[in-house]
Parts: sequence; C-alpha cells; structure tokens
Amino acid sequence: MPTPTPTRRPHIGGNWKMNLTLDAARSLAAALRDGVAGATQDRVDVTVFPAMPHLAAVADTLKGSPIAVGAQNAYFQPDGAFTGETSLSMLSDLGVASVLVGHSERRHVLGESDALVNEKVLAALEAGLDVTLAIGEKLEQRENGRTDAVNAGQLALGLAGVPAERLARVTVAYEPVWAIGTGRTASPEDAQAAHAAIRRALVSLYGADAAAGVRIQYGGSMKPGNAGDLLAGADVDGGLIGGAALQSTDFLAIVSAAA
Ligand SMILES: O=C(CO)COP(=O)(O)O
Repeated sequence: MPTPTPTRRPHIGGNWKMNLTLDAARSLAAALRDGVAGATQDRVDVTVFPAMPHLAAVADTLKGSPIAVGAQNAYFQPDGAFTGETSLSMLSDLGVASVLVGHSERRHVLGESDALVNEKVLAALEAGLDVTLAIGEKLEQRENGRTDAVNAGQLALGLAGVPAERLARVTVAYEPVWAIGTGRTASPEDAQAAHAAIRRALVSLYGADAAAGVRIQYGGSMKPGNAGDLLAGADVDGGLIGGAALQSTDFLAIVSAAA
C-alpha cells in the first residue's frame, strides 16, 4: 500500500540526557527560547528533555515560549513506595508536557522491558501527557536483517492498548542503537527505509488514516550537516537529537532545517 500523502508538522526533540549544570541548562533554554523565531515556530514543533533536577528551571525559563518541555523518564504508578522514581503528576505540576519512553539507554543500560515501556506509555497518555516512544535495532540485529522486525515488535508492544484516538499524542523516535552517540549516522536512504517500514507497521496496527498522522523522528548522530538530507525522507518527520542538542546554535540549525 502506498504511503498516504503526509500532512505532518516536523517535530524536533532535544534529549539532553545526563548532561549540563543547572546554570548551563537554564542558559541553553534561554538561548533556544530567544532563537526559535516566529517564522520557524509555525512550521515545526520543538520539545526539550532536560535532566530531572533541571526540569523546573527549564520549564520556568521556557514559560510562554513555543518550546515544550519533556521528561526523559517517568514511572507509571501514581504514587507510593517507588524509591527514586518520578510520577507523571509530579511532572505535570512542573509544566512538563511530554515524556520520552523506551529510549535505548533505558532499555539496554537500565534494563527496561517492553512491558514496562508499555505501562509508561499507557499511563502518560492517560495522564494527559504527550509521549515520544523510542524504538530501534542494535547493530547485530541490523546485520542479521532484522531491523524492520525489531522495530515493528517494539512498536506493537510499546503501543499495546493505546486507542487510535490517542495516537495523535504519540511521536515515534526511530533511533538505531548503533548510531547513538557514535558519530555513525544511518544514511538518508536507510533511515527512510526504516521509517517507511515503521509506518507500514502503524498501518497494520491502526489503519492508514491514523498511521499517516503519526510523526516518526530519526535519532542517532543527527547534526546540522546531515539533518537536511535525513529530514528529506518522506517518512522522516523530525529528529531526536542528543549531542548536538547541547549547543544552541547546532540545535537551532536543525530546527531551521526541519522548518
Ligand atoms: O539518543 C539520542 C537522542 O535521544 C541521539 O543521541 P546523539 O544525537 O548524541 O547520537
């Protein structure tokens, strides 16, 4: 089935990971706030994901700006004896509008399962937050020709139980694990092929109309120099940026490329 004509507004995310001091996070947020010009903001959605202890300050700095603040993680239970975890309502109270779920560093370094990813996706949507659901294959899976199967599996398990009417609040981030923080980027052709396969998986889960509205971001060593080529893919609807999101000029250049 051909991919329906896209009407998707690009979405650029900045995943700051476990980086920056409080002062540096505040300064970066202020530079982004001042740098996202009116012309750009109408054509691209921007979300930043600071570290948990910096969320309040960054949300405060970005209040009234078109840049949304997301958390890199959250727990799915509403409250209770969950040492070290953060609830969705605690995040909402800070002005956090979305949550990143299923990042490969949480899957592969912190050991999060597809089942836990799914609990978090369901709870975040129920709490009224937007979700960026990250999926992606490891190098050995790619070399064994399993890229599309791995992505379709993570997608189906992550979205299990999510009704079609909530899908518009989900952005999928395709992040091939071997491209994250390595300087090795998927070629624009490989990225587009993986994104098209992810969209076909969405079509089989939700039907063509709902699938056509879902933004699929590429993540993995996206930089100003390669963003334009990657974003040219018909099913590449934005980027989730790590290293290059820590420099305002680099991140703003990628936002401009998407706009
Ligand atoms: O993991 C990423 C974003 O979530 C990508 O990180 P890099 O851009 O540093 O490769």
